[in-house]
Amino acid sequence: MSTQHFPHSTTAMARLDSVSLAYPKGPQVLRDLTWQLLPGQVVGLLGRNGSGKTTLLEALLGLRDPQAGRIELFGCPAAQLSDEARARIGYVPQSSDLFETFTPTQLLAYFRSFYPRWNESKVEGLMSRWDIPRDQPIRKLSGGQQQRLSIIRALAHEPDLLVLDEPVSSLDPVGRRDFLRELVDQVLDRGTTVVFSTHILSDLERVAFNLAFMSGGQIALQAPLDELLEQVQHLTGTSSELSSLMQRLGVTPLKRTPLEGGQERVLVKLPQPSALPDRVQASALNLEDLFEALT
Ligand SMILES: Nc1ncnc2c1ncn2[C@@H]1O[C@H](COP(=O)(O)OP(=O)(O)OP(=O)(O)O)[C@@H](O)[C@H]1O
Repeated sequence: MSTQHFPHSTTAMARLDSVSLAYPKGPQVLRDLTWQLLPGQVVGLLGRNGSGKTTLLEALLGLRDPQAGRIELFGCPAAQLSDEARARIGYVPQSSDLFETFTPTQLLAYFRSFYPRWNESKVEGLMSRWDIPRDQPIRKLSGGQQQRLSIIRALAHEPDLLVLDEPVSSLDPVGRRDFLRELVDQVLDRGTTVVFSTHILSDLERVAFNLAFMSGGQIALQAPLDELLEQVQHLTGTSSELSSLMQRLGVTPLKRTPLEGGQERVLVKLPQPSALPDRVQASALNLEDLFEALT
């Protein structure tokens, strides 16, 4: 991978430029993917099972080498990050069977030794509030308790960039709400940049996150949730009417579906509430519809 810096990368916390990645003897997962996370952004990463969310997050962290393209964190090549830069990252992997014989107390003491910054009172507060047994081997904790511990570990050193791979998949509804509150506090207090993958769409609606939809090995669309709900619409009409409308509005269809009788349905992100001709029908989408249409 080239170590050359991007000329305008200083503003992005993470930046992927034309990244392609295939597993050896496995599928092509990332295809010429370009994406960036700006400081203070909170991005929910959505995509179907196997669409490549974990692969993307691992590549972003420099844990997987792409065959093509460049990845930078804090303006430096992700594969060659300094220890100082690594200490600015918090990561909750999708599953981790490391440290199973440690107790939570031992695990936290171990990690504390690596980080110049460590918020002991936050750790203590969360350990108590989230009821995590401190002195049992981690393998004996429930899936949800292990996930909470992993979240505490990732928040403890007050990272500037927080990468969470399905952090709430094992949490009960109360646990998910607690986690989201903690996340929001972290973002409000420290301006942390956050990206997290999830399949739980209702959680996203609680906070005005940016949503990024992954499909075909790329980020098909990213925008703030309210903008998506307002501006992404299905338009139905004849192909010629729709083509001239899209040309007039300067939009490219995200998806086209031919219908009977020369009609067509297109999925578009309208520039803003746009005046539409009477013969074109517009319908808004809820988050589940958006997920289905965009992934
Ligand atoms: N280590 C690996 N070796 C080979 N193929 C892999 C490996 N890890 C993942 N894959 C494949 O890469 C594709 C993307 O997997 P990935 O785990 O990134 O998807 P995901 O979007 O995170 O899925 P999910 O929502 O189910 O967690 C899948 O087809 C998967 O089978």
